[in-house]
Amino acid sequence: MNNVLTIAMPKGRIFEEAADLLRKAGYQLPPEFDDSRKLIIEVENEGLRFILAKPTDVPTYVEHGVADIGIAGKDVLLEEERDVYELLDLRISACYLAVAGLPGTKMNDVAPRVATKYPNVAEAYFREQGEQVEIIKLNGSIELAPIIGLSDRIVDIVSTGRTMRENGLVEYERIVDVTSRLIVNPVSYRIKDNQIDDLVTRLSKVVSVED
Ligand SMILES: Nc1ncnc2c1ncn2[C@@H]1O[C@H](COP(=O)(O)OP(=O)(O)OP(=O)(O)O)[C@@H](O)[C@H]1O
Ligand SMILES: O=P(O)(O)OC[C@H]1O[C@H](OP(=O)(O)OP(=O)(O)O)[C@H](O)[C@@H]1O
Repeated sequence: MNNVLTIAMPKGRIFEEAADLLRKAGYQLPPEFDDSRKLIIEVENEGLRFILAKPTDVPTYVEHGVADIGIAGKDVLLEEERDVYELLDLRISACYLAVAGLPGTKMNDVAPRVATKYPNVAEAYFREQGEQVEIIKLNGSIELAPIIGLSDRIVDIVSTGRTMRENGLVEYERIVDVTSRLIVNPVSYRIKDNQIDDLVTRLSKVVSVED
């Protein structure tokens, strides 16, 4: 017997590309899927239920098992370190995490400050480099921090590089490449393995065709 699969979808910039991938994989998603304020959307003919979550919360829903699977950026997975399996690189929403700052500036010798939305990733990166830093957690507009004198460096997402350029910042180090991943709850993967394997197979065909 087939159970309904619950998928945690990230609202925001990943959503459109992820919905596009699912449609290319043959899933019939209704028009309301793309243009609705509903947070739970049942697609009964496909045996799917979607929950629409904030991107950083997707691994939380999956870890707790209220969603069987989810779509999350590698940046979020590195930051959150949730107990989920990563099944597939969907190769969408490509970007990378980098250290940036004002050009020609050195890190302060005493407790250099690093502003970021990714405190765990930044902490681990500078620890590996043997540098002790003070992390300042921000929730957005990270590029403001060095300009306004809040920090020496930032750790943030770069995609086109436009935000850094328009704010007069330069990249100092590239930390890690980021794409969106399909994640699964370990218990769901045991119980609903056939359904999940089917979804993974269908999505992997689309992902590899797009190479
Ligand atoms: N500029 C970008 N270009 C491409 N992908 C990006 C970019 N910024 C973020 N991403 C990827 O998309 C994911 C979701 O980003 P999005 O901006 O939609 O959510 P968010 O950062 O939680 O934003 P908000 O806090 O405004 O809701 C990130 O986790 C990352 O993997
Ligand atoms: O290299 P780019 O193409 O310019 O993209 C990078 C920008 O995109 C993200 O910000 P977002 O738009 O999510 O805004 P916020 O984090 O400031 O809310 C990221 O934090 C960078 O600021």
